[in-house]
Amino acid sequence: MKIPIEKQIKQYYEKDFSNFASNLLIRIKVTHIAVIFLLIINAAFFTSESTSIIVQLIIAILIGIHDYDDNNLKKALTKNTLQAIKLNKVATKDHLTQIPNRRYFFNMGEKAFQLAIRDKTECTVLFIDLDHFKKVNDQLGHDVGDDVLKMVAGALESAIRISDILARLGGEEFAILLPNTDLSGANTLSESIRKLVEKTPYNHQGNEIFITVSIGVAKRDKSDLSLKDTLKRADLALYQAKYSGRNRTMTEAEIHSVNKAS
Ligand SMILES: Nc1nc2c(ncn2[C@@H]2O[C@H](COP(=O)(O)OP(=O)(O)OP(=O)(O)O)[C@@H](O)[C@H]2O)c(=O)[nH]1
Repeated sequence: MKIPIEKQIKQYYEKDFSNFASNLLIRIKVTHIAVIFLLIINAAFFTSESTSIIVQLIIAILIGIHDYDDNNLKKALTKNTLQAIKLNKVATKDHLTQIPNRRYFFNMGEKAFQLAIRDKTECTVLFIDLDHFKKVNDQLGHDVGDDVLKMVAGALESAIRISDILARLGGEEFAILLPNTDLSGANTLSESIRKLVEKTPYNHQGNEIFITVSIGVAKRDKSDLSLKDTLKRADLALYQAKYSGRNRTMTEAEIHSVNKAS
């Protein structure tokens, strides 16, 4: 019987918990005490943002020195813990495009989303769908379709910031969560992605195949309780983008103005 991957990871952690805990204890050395000390000082005395950044930089350097002294972080981790990390990576990566998958999006994305609610910061979602992708499959074959998906995933990856959360949700659908980004910023990124895909042809046996994407954009609303709520509105905006002719970005604000006008 095949054990689901998440169960395997859980089992690894349960089986190896004592090992994992002792590794953690080994790593509590003088530098960590210094880090904790600095953290307390940081929290107790410094309120200005610049001071906080400086203290955090010092902490990062100390942690870096500590890990360097350890020679290799991997040495501090057991074989099983490393295997668990590897399994976790497999479980959160899309096998075809090698970008994060749906599970990762809803896991990490939800965390970022809840953080945005707590900090009352803006956060937006892009829902991206390839246009007429069925034709690519039907006319050129599934393997070419797969290559096109990889190419688009690469383009999306190249366009975003490290703090953005990109994933292939399934089929020819992708999503990106943009923390600390308002609707206008998300619209700008969306358009640059759309144009990048549009002007990057896929080379098939010497012939250039041009692909386009439609993108729906929505921002976190005060009433949204989870990422799924915002994503749902991005999906509605995407539907409008398709309906209005494809190869375009549609923000939820534009849908409202379209609805009002009609
Ligand atoms: N090659 C390949 N095709 C896939 C994969 N996943 C889904 N598809 C195909 O994606 C196509 C999606 O077709 P539709 O949902 O009709 O969408 P579309 O043709 O892009 O049309 P619009 O979205 O309306 O522009 C189907 O032909 C699926 O078989 C995959 O992993 N690889």
